[in-house]
Amino acid sequence: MILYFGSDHAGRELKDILLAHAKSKGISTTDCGTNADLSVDYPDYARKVGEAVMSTPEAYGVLVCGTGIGMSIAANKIRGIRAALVYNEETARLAHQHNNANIIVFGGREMAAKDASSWLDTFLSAAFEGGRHGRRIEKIAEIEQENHGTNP
Ligand SMILES: O=C(CO)[C@H](O)[C@H](O)[C@H](O)COP(=O)(O)O
Repeated sequence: MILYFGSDHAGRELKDILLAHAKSKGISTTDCGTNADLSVDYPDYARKVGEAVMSTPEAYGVLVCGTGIGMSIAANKIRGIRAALVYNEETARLAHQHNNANIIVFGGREMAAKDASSWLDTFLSAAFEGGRHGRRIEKIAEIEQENHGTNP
């Protein structure tokens, strides 16, 4: 397993803490940035991590922005990405067990690093349950393939 990490400026501190936490557990990691104090745009990092996850076997992504919302919206535009913003132990576990999320998202301005580190562990140690959840994932993939027009 490899974990790709990305954040904007608002998520950088938590991203770096989670990255160090994963490394301390012996997990292979790649830091896709940001690594400067400058204000940056979260879709650039959602794209980097999302594309890396989609092109690497057994890869997961970890994305952090201020709330986690922008990163979730952006990453979920990439076909095949299921990015889940989590906010407690149960959502972290179910994101994997039920949604087969391949990116876990955190809000750097909204949650404590100690909690987020524990939620990352919970997410990684859970397994997709398949069954009825597999059917629902397939329906999500069908939605991705359709043309839904515009919102005038
Ligand atoms: O997109 C977001 C909100 O959903 C992220 O939280 C961003 O990190 C945030 O908008 C950045 O805000 P800033 O005022 O540019 O620091």
